[in-house]
Amino acid sequence: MKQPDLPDTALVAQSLSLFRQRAPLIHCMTNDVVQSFTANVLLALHASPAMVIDAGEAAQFSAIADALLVNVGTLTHARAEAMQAAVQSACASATPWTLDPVAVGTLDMRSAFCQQLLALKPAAIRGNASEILALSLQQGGGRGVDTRHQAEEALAAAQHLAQRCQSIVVITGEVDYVTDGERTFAVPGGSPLMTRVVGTGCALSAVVAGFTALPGDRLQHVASACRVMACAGAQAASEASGPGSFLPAFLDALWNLNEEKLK
Ligand SMILES: Nc1ncnc2c1ncn2[C@@H]1O[C@H](COP(=O)(O)OP(=O)(O)O)[C@@H](O)[C@H]1O
Ligand SMILES: Cc1ncsc1CCOP(=O)(O)O
Ligand SMILES: [Mg+2]
Repeated sequence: MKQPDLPDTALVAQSLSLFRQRAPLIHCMTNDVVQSFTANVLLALHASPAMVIDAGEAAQFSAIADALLVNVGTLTHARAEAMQAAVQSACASATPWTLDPVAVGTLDMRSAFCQQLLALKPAAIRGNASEILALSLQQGGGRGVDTRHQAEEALAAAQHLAQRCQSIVVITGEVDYVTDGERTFAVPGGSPLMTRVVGTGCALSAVVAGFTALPGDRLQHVASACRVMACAGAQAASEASGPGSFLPAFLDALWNLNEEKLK
């Protein structure tokens, strides 16, 4: 297997600049825990988040939005129905959609639902290592919403999943891996403090959704999304004294990120 590439800094800066210029409208169907943090992360990057969740409205909105995020973190039967309607409408309107399979493998309803959604070909899938393993192998799972595995352990499963769904698959961890099943990027950086506040993974999935809406090389754009979050995470951790001060520092770091800082 070919060694993963590191994303080129100039190309990451180009993706970020295009993202800020385009300011994508991102339809977020996400969990109850991370709504506000997700919206703030997207706003700090100049995007426009909108959390539309009623089945009828969600189907209408995903056709208008630039990208759709489906995150099953606090799934209910009613939400699954609304998400299904939104994804169907997104597919009919060529709106790219991204799946965050929170805690898949651990719980039966969301595991079955995510398998069902995969047939509707997400543009991207972003999860931690246990989630990507469980989604790909249809068994196993993490410790609730947390991973039990290292990202490297899920790489072959991610490549397989990417080929099966013709999607881009992101495994996050100490190093993030981004693959379309053929090419793979490795994105180092970030900070362990990112796992000590809730929602960095979920917010990254929303950012990934936004980057899938950009024209050009989608794999490169998604790797750029990971690099942007990792850089901001490292910068914020260097200034913070713990999870509390990390959060505002992270939003500021996203806001102030530029090519110089990406190096
Ligand atoms: N040990 C680590 N060192 C650096 N960054 C990390 C580490 N673990 C996770 N991250 C970063 O934290 C963010 C959330 O990833 P992760 O914790 O894997 O997702 P989730 O919250 O869905 O479990 C990602 O940007 C990832 O790169
Ligand atoms: C704690 C929790 N419980 C259900 S969803 C959720 C948030 C998970 O956020 P992340 O996957 O970004 O850590
Ligand atoms: Mg998660």
